[in-house]
Amino acid sequence: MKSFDQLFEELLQRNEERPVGSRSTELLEQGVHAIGKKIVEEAAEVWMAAEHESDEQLALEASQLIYHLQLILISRGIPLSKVEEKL
Ligand SMILES: N=c1c2ncn([C@@H]3O[C@H](COP(=O)(O)OP(=O)(O)OP(=O)(O)O)[C@@H](O)[C@H]3O)c2ncn1[C@@H]1O[C@H](COP(=O)(O)O)[C@@H](O)[C@H]1O
Repeated sequence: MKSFDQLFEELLQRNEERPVGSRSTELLEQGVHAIGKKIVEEAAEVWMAAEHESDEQLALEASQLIYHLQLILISRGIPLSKVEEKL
């Protein structure tokens, strides 16, 4: 289990270190276009889970959307504080 902020920190580290075998390394190397496509896919899965699936499945899909959202921010070099300014 980890918090939103802890995941962001971990992904920043993946971006710096680019370890082999990391899903985040793979996506960061593919770039914004590939990550953006995953966001659209995960957003649709969140919607479908909210309409038709269990609370557990919805939570899982939401975590995957959050993961990809964080990754696209990192790929563009946008700090979390910049998003928090808009909340
Ligand atoms: N939170 C996540 C996370 N959520 C989702 N995913 C990835 O997103 C995929 C979910 O998308 P899909 O269901 O579409 O799976 P898929 O069909 O295999 O995806 P595609 O290959 O088709 O794109 C999962 O299989 C993971 O690969 C994640 N990958 C990593 N993390 C966390 O990110 C951190 C760094 O992970 P690594 O970069 O892998 O070391 C760790 O804390 C991980 O727990």
